Amino acid sequence: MIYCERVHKKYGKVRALNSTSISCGKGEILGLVGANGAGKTTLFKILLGLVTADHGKVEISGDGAKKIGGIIEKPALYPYLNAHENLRLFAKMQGADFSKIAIEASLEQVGLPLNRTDPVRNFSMGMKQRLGIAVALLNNPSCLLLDEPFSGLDPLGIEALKQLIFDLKQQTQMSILISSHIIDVLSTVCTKLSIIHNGEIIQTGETSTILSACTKSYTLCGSDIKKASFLSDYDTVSNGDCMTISASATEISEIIFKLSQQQIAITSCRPVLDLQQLFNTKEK
Ligand SMILES: Nc1ncnc2c1ncn2[C@@H]1O[C@H](COP(=O)(O)OP(=O)(O)OP(=O)(O)O)[C@@H](O)[C@H]1O
Repeated sequence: MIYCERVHKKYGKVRALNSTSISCGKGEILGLVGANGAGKTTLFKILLGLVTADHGKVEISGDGAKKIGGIIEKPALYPYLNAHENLRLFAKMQGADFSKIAIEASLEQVGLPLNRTDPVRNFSMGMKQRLGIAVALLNNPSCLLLDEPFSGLDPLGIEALKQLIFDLKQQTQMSILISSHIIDVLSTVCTKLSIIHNGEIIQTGETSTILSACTKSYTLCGSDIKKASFLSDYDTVSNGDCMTISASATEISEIIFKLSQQQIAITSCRPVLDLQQLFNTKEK
């Protein structure tokens, strides 16, 4: 379990964290969402013991051989060593098993090929992220921290990493905390979200509850969508084959049903998030 309560941190006059509290239980994936400078990395550094909080309570617990592993900002790897050599070196530093079989099992766990023997500097960003996760998983931690793990990945890389995170959760029941400023990606991976703004957690809850509270419109796409005359009853904005419709979740379900009755196919339906509302930055 990852738990922190009323954690404060200042760098000189800059207040990075202000009474920040989060909780991520066993088998849970918690997303920490915040804009640039919100305090995500500072919180991760405190959880990993790399930075000391000014005050507040931090608890990391579980049955793993080590309590916590993680990646901060980007995976710290030795670029001139290959994947096997990187894992062997990090394992040795942590006093973990570094037999050939254990190294290969680590590579397989994160979906990396066993036959790449060239230096890690040649690896794609997605492969480096996977190897970084393999390093973080050495010694079977109870908790895993991933700071912006999706940045720099293409859509296929994002899907593959999401699947890896799901698999880890299923196989190990570890507590996983992921930070990002891209809520779209986090919303499909995380069971719960905590929204951080200026070092303060301003909302925590089930992902679907948080997202539905700040969704006031949806974008529907389909080549025939403009033929649906009943949509003129709603506030809409058209863009090519897509139409953004101001509607609630219930209304949008009814709209999709009506479209299907009229044989109008929809190729996608995306919620449009009101980010100002999400980050609580609307003028009151
Ligand atoms: N070592 C440091 N010295 C001084 N100020 C710092 C230091 N590290 C972070 N800060 C400041 O603390 C605040 C929080 O930074 P932090 O890196 O935790 O935010 P973040 O949410 O991770 O941002 P980003 O998404 O841009 O990585 C920012 O105002 C940042 O400038």
